[in-house]
Amino acid sequence: MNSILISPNIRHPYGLLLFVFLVAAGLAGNYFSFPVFLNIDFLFGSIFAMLALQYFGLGWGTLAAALIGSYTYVLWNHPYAIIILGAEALWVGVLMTRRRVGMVLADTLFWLLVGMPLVFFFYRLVMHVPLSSVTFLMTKQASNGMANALLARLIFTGLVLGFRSSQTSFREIIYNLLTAFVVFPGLIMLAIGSRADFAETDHRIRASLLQDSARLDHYVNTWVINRKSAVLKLAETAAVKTPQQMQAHLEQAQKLDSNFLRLGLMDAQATTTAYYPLLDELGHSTIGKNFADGPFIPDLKRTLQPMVSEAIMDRIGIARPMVAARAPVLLDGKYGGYVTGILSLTQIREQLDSSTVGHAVLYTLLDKKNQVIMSNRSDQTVMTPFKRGRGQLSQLDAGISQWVPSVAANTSISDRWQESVYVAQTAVGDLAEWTLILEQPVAPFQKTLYKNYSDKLTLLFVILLAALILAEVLSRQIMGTLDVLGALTRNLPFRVAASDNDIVWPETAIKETNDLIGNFREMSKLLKAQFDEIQEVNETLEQRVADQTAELKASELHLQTIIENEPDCIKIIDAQGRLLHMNPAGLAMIEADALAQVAGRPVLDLIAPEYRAAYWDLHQRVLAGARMQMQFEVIGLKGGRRWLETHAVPMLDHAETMQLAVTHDITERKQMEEQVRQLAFYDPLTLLPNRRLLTDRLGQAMAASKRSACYCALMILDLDNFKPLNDTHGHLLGDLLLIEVARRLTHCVREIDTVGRFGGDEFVVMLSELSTDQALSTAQAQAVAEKIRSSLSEPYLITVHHESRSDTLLTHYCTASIGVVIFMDNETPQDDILKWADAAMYRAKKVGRNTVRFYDSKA
Ligand SMILES: Nc1nc2c(ncn2[C@@H]2O[C@H](COP(=O)(O)OP(=O)(O)OP(=O)(O)O)[C@@H](O)[C@H]2O)c(=O)[nH]1
Repeated sequence: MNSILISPNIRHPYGLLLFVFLVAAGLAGNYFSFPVFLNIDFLFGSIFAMLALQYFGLGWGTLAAALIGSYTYVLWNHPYAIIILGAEALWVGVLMTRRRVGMVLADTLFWLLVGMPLVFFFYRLVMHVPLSSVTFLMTKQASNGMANALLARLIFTGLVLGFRSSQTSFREIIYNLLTAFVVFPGLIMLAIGSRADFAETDHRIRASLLQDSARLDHYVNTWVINRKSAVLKLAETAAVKTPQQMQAHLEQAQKLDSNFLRLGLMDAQATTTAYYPLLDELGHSTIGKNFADGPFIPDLKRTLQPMVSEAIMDRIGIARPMVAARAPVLLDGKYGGYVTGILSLTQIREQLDSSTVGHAVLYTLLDKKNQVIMSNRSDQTVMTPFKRGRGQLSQLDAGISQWVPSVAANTSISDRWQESVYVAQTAVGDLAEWTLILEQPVAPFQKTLYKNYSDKLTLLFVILLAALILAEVLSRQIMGTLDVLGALTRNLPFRVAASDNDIVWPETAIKETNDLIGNFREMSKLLKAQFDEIQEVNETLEQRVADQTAELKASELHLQTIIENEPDCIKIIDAQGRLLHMNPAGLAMIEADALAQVAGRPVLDLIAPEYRAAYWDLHQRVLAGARMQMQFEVIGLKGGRRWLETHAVPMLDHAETMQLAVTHDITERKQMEEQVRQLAFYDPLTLLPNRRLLTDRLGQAMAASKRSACYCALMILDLDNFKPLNDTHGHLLGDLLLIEVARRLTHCVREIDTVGRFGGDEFVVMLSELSTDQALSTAQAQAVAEKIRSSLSEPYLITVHHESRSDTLLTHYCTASIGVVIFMDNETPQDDILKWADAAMYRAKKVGRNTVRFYDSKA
């Protein structure tokens, strides 16, 4: 079987509830059984045990079976059903899960190999049930169990197919259906038939018993009446005959009726006057014996009617029950003695024996005191009260009752029924007031019925096995090829791809399967062709990919070489701002020897603090997709500062955006620019602002003075008699003096003031933000000018270098003429201010040099 469907579902939310339900249903299934006959029932509990097995698996299934089996413990007082049902669930579960055998086959095997031997063991060896009953019980329980398993499987697979939650095998469906078509009709017919048979047997037993009873009643009654008439006739004769004459009558009467053992005539005093035989068994004379103590005599005298005595044991000869028929002798209508006939009951016994011998009927004849007169029951003693033992007698219908003996608690039902008897009890014997009990034991009928149904069930069992074999053959025929086809077509594409069309396709006589195989064959051919084609394309593609990979590798190598040798820095920075890659040129810029020194470090660490915020902004914009450019300074690992210009673009790598930057070292350019700036605005000798810068600063000072309303001052200084120094000691010495002048000037003024050189020996000093008061400002300017004049007039110590001899120290005296102009706001043109200062300076020259003169517009 391919599909077994046995799963542990107990942890399912409603698993436990379902389990309890199945156990309860199983118990109910045993309770509401289907009676077949003689209290033999078909039980349905194991259907639910098998459902539990399939739904909950081996352990829970076995537990459910044992619980369901416990009901029969209550029912029959023995635990065998628990054992058998539990073993059935265990066996079936193991075969289903470990050997993948279908449930019905597994259950059939169980009953053949385990179940029936177990029934035999328990019922025959432990409970000593008769073999015929055991055979019947074995076949009944096996059929019952298998039918239940089949029903459970049909219900389960029906539910599975209905829910479409899983699959079940076609082979098992064939198995189950074939089996079901054999088992269920067979069992139903058997059950119906058996009940009819039982009813008929029951009817036959009762009818036969009633018939026997009527016939024997009649016989016994007639027998008693005949004997009574014979004695009455002798008593009438005795009334008119002498005892001697009666002796002959008695002898003749005895000869005519062998039932009479003895016949006698008693006189009114109960003394024998005539008797046959004359001698008893001991040889004593029977004449003259007195029976006046007979308890029946008062009755005879009172009723004057013939009577039959109670049974008594024969006092003469062999002790056997006998009765006496008595009739009074009437002399003139009065009691004058009696005739007694001692009757042997042998004829009645023979009649009862012969009437009952054929069908094992038990008879018992009781006297009016319910003492056993005769019986063919071995458990009854003559002349003792009739006793049946403990049991229950229930009336069935007119004249028939049933006796069921009380038996030990664990006696099987079949045993109870075997012990039971049908009873017909009637009053017989006329005057004798006897009771005839006829009893028909059920056992022989039960045996016949059991034999009959054992045979039928065995036949059903054999048919079932034949059906299973047929199912196996059929499903092999149909499904075998499909199974092979299933195995062959498993991973068919791979097989086709791996082999060179060497799949051996099965052949079958079934057309549909053959068509299917043909289709698969065609499909595999087509697949093979397509695989070959794909293979070819693949190979071409692989070659192309290999070529392109080689090309790519070469191109990557080129790129690598370019990057490695690129004089600019090429670097990659991840989204978090960490340096991932940098080429050697870049590493040199940050004074690193190897990438390992900086890889993974935040790039901001390398950037000069004042540029970090701007650089981070650039990084974020680049990540957002912008192409950016920026100039900034880095601080190398060894502390060196460099100016860099970076061009950054976003780069997508494995869904992460990063920054790819090409960075150029612009340190030299920046230095050049600085130099140019110096040249444009500063005097190269003294490094003081030149005329252009000074003019610019003058403009700024004028604007500021307008805002602050403070006065400014502009001084123009020209060195006195500078030319001779040049002429005497050369320009180089003159230059040194000019540098010293510049230094002294710078020292004389505040930070905010400007000192510049206009060229030659002419310097400019601009004082800003003096005071809002003109006089005060003039005084301040005067003081600064004086300070400058005084500072410049200090001697200059100049080291003179000689080529041929050692340096000499030259002391030079030099003064300056200073022209000062005070101004405020920017209404006055710059040129005028300069002109006025120049004019003032000339006036200072004119008045003798080394002096300070303020511009005077009137002068
Ligand atoms: N060493 C040197 N000399 C310069 C430089 N520029 C101008 N000179 C000289 O400075 C001198 C300026 O001379 P003047 O100002 O005309 O003459 P002076 O000797 O200072 O006389 P007074 O100004 O009238 O007192 C000239 O001899 C120039 O050649 C310079 O950059 N270096």
